[in-house]
Amino acid sequence: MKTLKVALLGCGNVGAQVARILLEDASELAARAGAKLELSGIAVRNIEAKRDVELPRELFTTDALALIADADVVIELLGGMEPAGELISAALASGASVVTGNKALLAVRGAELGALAAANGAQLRYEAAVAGAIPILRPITDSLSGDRITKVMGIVNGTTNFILDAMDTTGAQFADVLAEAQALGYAEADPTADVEGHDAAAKAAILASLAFHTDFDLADVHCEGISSVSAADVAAAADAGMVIKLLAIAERLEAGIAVRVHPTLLPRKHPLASVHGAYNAVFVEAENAGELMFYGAGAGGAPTASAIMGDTVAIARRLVADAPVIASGVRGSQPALRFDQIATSYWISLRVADESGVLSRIAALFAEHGVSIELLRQSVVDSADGGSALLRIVTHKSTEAALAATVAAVGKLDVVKEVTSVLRVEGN
Ligand SMILES: NC(=O)c1ccc[n+]([C@@H]2O[C@H](COP(=O)([O-])OP(=O)(O)OC[C@H]3O[C@@H](n4cnc5c(N)ncnc54)[C@H](O)[C@@H]3O)[C@@H](O)[C@H]2O)c1
Ligand SMILES: N[C@@H](CCO)C(=O)O
Ligand code: NA
Repeated sequence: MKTLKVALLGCGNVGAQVARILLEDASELAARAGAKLELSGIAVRNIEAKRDVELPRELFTTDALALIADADVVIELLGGMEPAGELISAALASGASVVTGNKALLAVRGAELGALAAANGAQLRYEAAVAGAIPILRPITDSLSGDRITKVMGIVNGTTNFILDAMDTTGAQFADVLAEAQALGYAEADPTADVEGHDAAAKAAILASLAFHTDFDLADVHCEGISSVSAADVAAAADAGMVIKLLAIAERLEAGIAVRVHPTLLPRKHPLASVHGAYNAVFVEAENAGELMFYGAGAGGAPTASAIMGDTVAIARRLVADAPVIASGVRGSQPALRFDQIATSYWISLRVADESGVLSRIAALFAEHGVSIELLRQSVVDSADGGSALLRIVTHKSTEAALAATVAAVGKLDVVKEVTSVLRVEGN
């Protein structure tokens, strides 16, 4: 199997997680990529600095250019315009492919770097740059390449969504919530790029370029932040059944493409209105597909590293002739569980005789089968029926086998008139 040398530039929040995944999951990544992904080195400013992840010291270097010169794939996670731009250019010029999450750089120099990649037969991928872990750029460029996108509308900045959501739920003022977000580590010490919409505008330029097959840069994006949104605005929106979200919007109008970022009123029933906290989501409208929504973590070390790794595997698969056609495994390599081995939580409804000792007999049967009860509620007493009580039991996770045996045993009790329903519960 071919080995590809992967050079990592930067070992901060995201870089440290990328290094960890490359080392921990090496054999699985090789199987998916069709090539070994060898972490050839990590360029840092200070080799002795303390990091989130313990990594072999010999991987570290302060000579990024030497590392790049020897690499097949370069992962840039320094952030900022320089030296990131210069190092990415050097990598692409040498024919190495590049993965980056650097939206600030791409929103200004994306077209130029894309052209440099094309001229050198290199790939430039940047799924992490927009909405972190959420796969959105590849769905737009690959999955929807046979359709015509008409509008992209996203919550692409977690900090501002956290602030607006907290204002909506608590009624607090912007400045108070910002201070809280900073204390919790959601907002940066200098929150300007997030709060004034600049981060979202960079992502809007990238989304618009890919969705509409045209190069847009930051200067094409109208940008307003959320610092002037007041508690009164949020309350008035709530009164009208609306919520205020900072949206990045790119849409095809008759005369051209409009790209903008601003606080926007959304009806509460819109799917984007249900995106809470620091989560991100992107809503896409396409002529044939209709409406689609992509939702998940827009930031964080490991989530963002997931997107970086996906791009790295995608690059490797195009670099090796014998890459697997689909990135899935071999049948039998993971056991397929029988249904009775699955553990889940259940909601069981019973109609029982309304007399003393019934609850304890039923509870004893659950205990005997090792099924733990989370909630038991006697909801309705039906006197027309000789005294029936309706019981609702919600269980902790247990196996289908244990549940089936419990329900069978409970159903046989003389005091149980009927097992009305057994439903499985997810997401509680
Ligand atoms: N953190 C996230 O959730 C997130 C999400 C999406 C995209 N991104 C992007 O990923 C990139 C990295 O983000 P991060 O959160 O890991 O940032 P970070 O600040 O935690 O890490 C960057 C690291 O690069 C180092 N560095 C800077 N200049 C350097 C140089 N010249 N030589 C060597 N090392 C240098 C810094 O010391 C730091 O350790 C940025 O472009 C960011 O926009 C981050
Ligand atoms: N500052 C960004 C990080 C991810 O780009 C946010 O709040 O979403
Ligand atoms: Na993404």
